[in-house]
Amino acid sequence: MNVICAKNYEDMSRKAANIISAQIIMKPDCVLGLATGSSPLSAYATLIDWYQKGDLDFSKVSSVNLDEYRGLSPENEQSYHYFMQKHLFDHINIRPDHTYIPDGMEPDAKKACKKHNDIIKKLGGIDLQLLGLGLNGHIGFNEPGIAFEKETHCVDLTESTIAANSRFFSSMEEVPTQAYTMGIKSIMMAKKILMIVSGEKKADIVAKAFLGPVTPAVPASILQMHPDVTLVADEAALSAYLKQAANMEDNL
Ligand SMILES: N[C@@H]1[C@@H](O)[C@H](O)[C@@H](COP(=O)(O)O)O[C@@H]1O
Repeated sequence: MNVICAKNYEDMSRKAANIISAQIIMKPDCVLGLATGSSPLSAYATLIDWYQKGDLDFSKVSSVNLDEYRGLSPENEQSYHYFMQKHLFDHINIRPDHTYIPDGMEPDAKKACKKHNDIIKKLGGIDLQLLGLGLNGHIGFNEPGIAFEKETHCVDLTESTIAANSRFFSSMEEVPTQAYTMGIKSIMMAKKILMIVSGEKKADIVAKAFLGPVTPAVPASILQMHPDVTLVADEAALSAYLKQAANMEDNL
């Protein structure tokens, strides 16, 4: 695993945008796995800036998103469809029919998940999957306890995730309790993984995920088994990881 320490959120975002850009330049028809949340916001803004300056071309790129709330329509401002349009797709030349997000409005969970799995397969898999990290170690919406062998599936969100994501809604009650998410198996099948993390409140979970045991209790810990993972995190998010890694070396 490649661990890159960034100075702060902005520096992390620029570094992540550089890695995503390199993927697009090296393979213009690549398949990007995209994420939502606060973590990728500035990386997306940087990609938009480079596109507007003529440095990037998304015309052959396809994208698949990790997850979507069950029951939210693309017009709902809290949906991940809306997020992606607003923060990336509306500002770049990616083809609308080349962007895929699980269909939150499909009431038949099996159908919605199969459709997303089939799309990923039809595209030939994901070249670079971008990931944020949930406070409880979730990736996508794969909450603690999840089976590692799942592809896209429907999940019940934990109270801690509902509470963490309620900051985007007017009240806790408005946060959907379920989501469709790519599973750990789908994520692990991506050729490359780029995780971005910032802020002190994620320091403990970063250390647990990347230095602790690989366990479904910390879904992100499975990334230790992936052959091509890059973690770009700022100093605050890496503080516990670096301390623990140094202690482990001293004890050798
Ligand atoms: N489903 C998303 C995840 O994909 C995201 O990585 C996580 C962290 O979000 P943030 O980047 O806002 O901390 O939150 C949500 O639950």
